[in-house]
Amino acid sequence: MIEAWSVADVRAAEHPLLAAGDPLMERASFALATIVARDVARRRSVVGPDGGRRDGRVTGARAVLLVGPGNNGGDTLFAGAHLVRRGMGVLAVLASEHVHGGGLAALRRAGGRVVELVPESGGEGGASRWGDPDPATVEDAVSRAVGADVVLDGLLGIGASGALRGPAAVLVRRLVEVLGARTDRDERGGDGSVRSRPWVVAVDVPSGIGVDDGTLPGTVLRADRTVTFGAAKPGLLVPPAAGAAGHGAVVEIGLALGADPAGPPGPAVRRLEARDVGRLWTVPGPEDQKYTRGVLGVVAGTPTFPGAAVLVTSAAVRTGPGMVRYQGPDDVARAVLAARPEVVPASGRVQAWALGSGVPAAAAGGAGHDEPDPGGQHARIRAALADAAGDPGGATSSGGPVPTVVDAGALSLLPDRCPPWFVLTPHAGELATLLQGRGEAVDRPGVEAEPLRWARRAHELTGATVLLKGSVTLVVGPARVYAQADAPAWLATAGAGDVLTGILGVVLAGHAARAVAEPGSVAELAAAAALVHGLAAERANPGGPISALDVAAAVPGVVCELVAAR
Ligand SMILES: NC(=O)C1=CN([C@@H]2O[C@H](COP(=O)(O)OP(=O)(O)OC[C@H]3O[C@@H](n4cnc5c(N)ncnc54)[C@H](OP(=O)(O)O)[C@@H]3O)[C@@H](O)[C@H]2O)[C@@H](O)CC1
Ligand SMILES: [K+]
Repeated sequence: MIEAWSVADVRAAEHPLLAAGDPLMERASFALATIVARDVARRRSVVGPDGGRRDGRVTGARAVLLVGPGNNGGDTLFAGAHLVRRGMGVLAVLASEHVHGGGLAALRRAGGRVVELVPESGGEGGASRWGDPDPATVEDAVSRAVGADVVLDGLLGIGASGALRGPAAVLVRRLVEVLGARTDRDERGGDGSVRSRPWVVAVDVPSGIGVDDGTLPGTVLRADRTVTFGAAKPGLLVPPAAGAAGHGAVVEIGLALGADPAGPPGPAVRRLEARDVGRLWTVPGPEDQKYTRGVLGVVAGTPTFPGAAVLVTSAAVRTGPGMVRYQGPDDVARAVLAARPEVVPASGRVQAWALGSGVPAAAAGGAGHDEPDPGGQHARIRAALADAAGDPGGATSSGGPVPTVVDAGALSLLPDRCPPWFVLTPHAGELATLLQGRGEAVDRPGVEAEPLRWARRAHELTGATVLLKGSVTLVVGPARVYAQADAPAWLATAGAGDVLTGILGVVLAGHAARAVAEPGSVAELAAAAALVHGLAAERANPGGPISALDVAAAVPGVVCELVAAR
């Protein structure tokens, strides 16, 4: 599992170490330089006499450091000094009036060069306040950076507030403009090494991201790699900022995060990895039979949208429940049975529900409003929701309370307050509609700009666990946030969400009692389902187009691997 800690928690953990004179910056900058050198060597890899590729030489490679006012710039300058000692040509571009004095002195001692960023018209006789003969305009700095092998973004770290300001902001905007027009494919050297585009390494975080909330308040230089110190930060996992972080590397510097019982209750954001999920899977034993293994009840699809019912039930059957029951109009049930004869088209006890996929939303006005009910599905969903919440007046006798996936049209049928074992699975547009219905002034772009904030808000307002679908899927439940980035971009295809509904429904059915008794566990189960969904998409056709049904078909193989590895 990757654990991301808030800025306040990281600062609190570093405090006693700094007070005891622990050389945190030395550790951080040495590790940063080691990773940068390794990346540069790989990037300059060449074809050897045997035809295989081998790491290239670090000596002679060029690094440009973008240096801001704080300790983030200090880390970068000290790392620059290490890189000089490894034989690299290092140029620091100072983008602030003040920079870390010790770091600057170390870089100079090692033989690194330093220029100070000045306005285009600046220079003022060619002398800068750092006593270096070379002031550099933004265009100078950009052309040095673009021509380098590696750029270290050390403008701002966890001390950032808001969008980058001043000369650093101008520099980054211009650099992003110029680099945006280039790709690795533009040009390779005769030996096969990449020449045209520098490798960008963000120091601790890409400068100017919302470190705690994952927002992008201004232009940010997109990194190929982020080397982060002590622990990951929420903004490295949460979109949209997570998209600027590239490959991650967490450098251990001795912070005792999570060790203090009086300290913070846990990381701000978590990300499950494949090895975490196998242990969550309910594996049947010899004493199990279909009713003990978990029965999932599905209300999905309408005569107009029967495909969703087929997709939810297909994915559910493939995920390994004891049984899947389907409730819906006869012609939809026939389509479901034609695809999956294992499905039982009758009501009865269930351990979890999957509701609403392929069912249109009820007209505004909510439950009880006199809208036409497509195929009677709204009535079935309302009954199941009441049953799942544990309402004794519920019209079905399926054995609630039980955990429930609330998707698509079912989101419009929710009561004002839900139990945390309801997992709402909106995409950004559906979340905006749900929030608007509860008095929040936010639209889809607003949700996309601050998905963590709005998923949290939806959790607060409804009480339910919220799984916000996207290229990074966020899950917010009681005291837990997960950010899963397992799915290939190819998964953005019609029906993919229905498949997730089926997988998640079965995961919940396998842990029904725990989900109700320990609401904090629901978010983890939902994150696990998102991970399996993403891995199944990757397995369905690595690197190429995938259909939703192909994803469902790939689930058994993924589950098998996860369980075998536990
Ligand atoms: N945690 C750890 O254990 C370790 C942490 N380490 C390192 O320390 C880093 C944190 O250092 P830091 O506290 O000095 O903050 P950092 O981000 O460098 O800059 C703050 C400065 O930027 C300014 N500023 C703020 N916003 C701005 C904006 N939008 N645009 C422009 N300027 C802005 C702000 O000005 P102010 O807001 O105060 O006016 C202030 O001057 C951390 O990320 C990691 O790299 C490691 O050394 C090892 C151990
Ligand atoms: K940075």
